[in-house]
Amino acid sequence: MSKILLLGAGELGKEFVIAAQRLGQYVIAVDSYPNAPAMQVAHEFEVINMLDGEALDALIEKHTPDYIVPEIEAIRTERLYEYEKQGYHVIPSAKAANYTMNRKAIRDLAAKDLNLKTAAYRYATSAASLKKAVAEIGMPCVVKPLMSSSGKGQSTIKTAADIEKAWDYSQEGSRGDVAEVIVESFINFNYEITLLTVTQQNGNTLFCPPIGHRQERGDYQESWQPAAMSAAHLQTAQDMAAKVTAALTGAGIWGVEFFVGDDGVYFSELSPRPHDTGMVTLANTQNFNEFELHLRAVLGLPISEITLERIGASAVILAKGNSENPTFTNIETVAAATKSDFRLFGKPTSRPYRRMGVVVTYDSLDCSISEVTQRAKELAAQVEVKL
Ligand SMILES: Nc1ncnc2c1ncn2[C@@H]1O[C@H](COP(=O)(O)OP(=O)(O)OP(=O)(O)O)[C@@H](O)[C@H]1O
Ligand SMILES: NCC(=O)N[C@@H]1O[C@H](COP(=O)([O-])[O-])[C@@H](O)[C@H]1O
Ligand SMILES: [Mg+2]
Repeated sequence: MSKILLLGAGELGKEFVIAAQRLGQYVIAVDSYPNAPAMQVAHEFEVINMLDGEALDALIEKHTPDYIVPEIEAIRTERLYEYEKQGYHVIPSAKAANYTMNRKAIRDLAAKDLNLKTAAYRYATSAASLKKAVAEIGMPCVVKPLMSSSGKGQSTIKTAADIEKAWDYSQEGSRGDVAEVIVESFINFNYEITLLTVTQQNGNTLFCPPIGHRQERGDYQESWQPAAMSAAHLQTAQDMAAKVTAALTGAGIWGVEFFVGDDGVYFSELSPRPHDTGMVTLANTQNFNEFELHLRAVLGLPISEITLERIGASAVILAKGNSENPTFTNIETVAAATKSDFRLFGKPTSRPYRRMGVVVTYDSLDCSISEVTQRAKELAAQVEVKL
């Protein structure tokens, strides 16, 4: 049995722990607040601020884990290099966690070092330098804090009047200690995908069928698998995913995000861990879901193939406001629906737009993906998070 230290204990971590429990592994789940979803199913839990390097050091020393598995981005990732030097196994690697924690590191690696096609971009450190960057990139453009996720602090600038607001909003949504933003040209894409990519210790890299998704406020609303796309675009995306994951090194699952426009495939960003849009695999669309794939890759258990078993979709259940004791109404309707399932994450509190659960739907391979997606969306819309 291996000891896994899971840094981040949200809904993605919870499913990862469940997969680990099924294979008899020992998990310690860590987050900044007690009773986080993954803590509810782990052997042990710890509550610390993972941006605090000393607190992180103390945790590693206390537990001496076989695997350190980051589940969120907001971690003092510089310390992970040190743990690797000491012989700890960081998933997928200290470099991967460190580069993807900061949009600047991963974007420069992808666009400059690896020559991947990305949106044009600049960086800015103040409202004044943002103005200059916007002038160079042109409008519309998208502003994001260098350190943020799930669309926090992200906005689109359409006119000069938006610039000041975009700066202020980015500073409210930024985590960590870097007051810098990336400004990207707005890609008028036809669709966007997540390409779940599995790198393995045996060197055999596998790809899941592409996942389509729709975002609002920079956060995913529905996802579906497979996403319809041309073989040529899929090949381009797979080549880019192979390059960027190889450069970041290590074994595990990665959620590689792409925009597909009339002028081809753009690399956007990637998660060196299961991806939220990949929750569609909880509908058993594949022989292994994304959490099982991550676990197997972490443990060095060879994965021979990833097969699509049926089509599926996921739709999020979001809270409308703040609550110290959120409950759900109308779950019976979802339960009664055929070819569907749901997860309630067990988050102890809610805030506006916090993701509290997900509905998944599925059907056989010859069925319509848009109908399956519509069904997930309609079912999720019936559930209300009571405050
Ligand atoms: N340059 C762009 N042009 C057009 N749309 C964009 C651009 N950048 C981001 N978006 C939209 O915003 C969404 C969120 O952006 P991004 O993935 O960079 O944010 P994030 O905060 O890292 O989200 P997450 O952590 O959930 O992946 C994208 O999936 C896309 O729909
Ligand atoms: N796009 C990244 C993502 O989906 N991350 C998932 O959300 C959790 C945080 O949720 P919270 O903000 O509701 O605590 C994270 O722990 C992870 O599971
Ligand atoms: Mg993203």
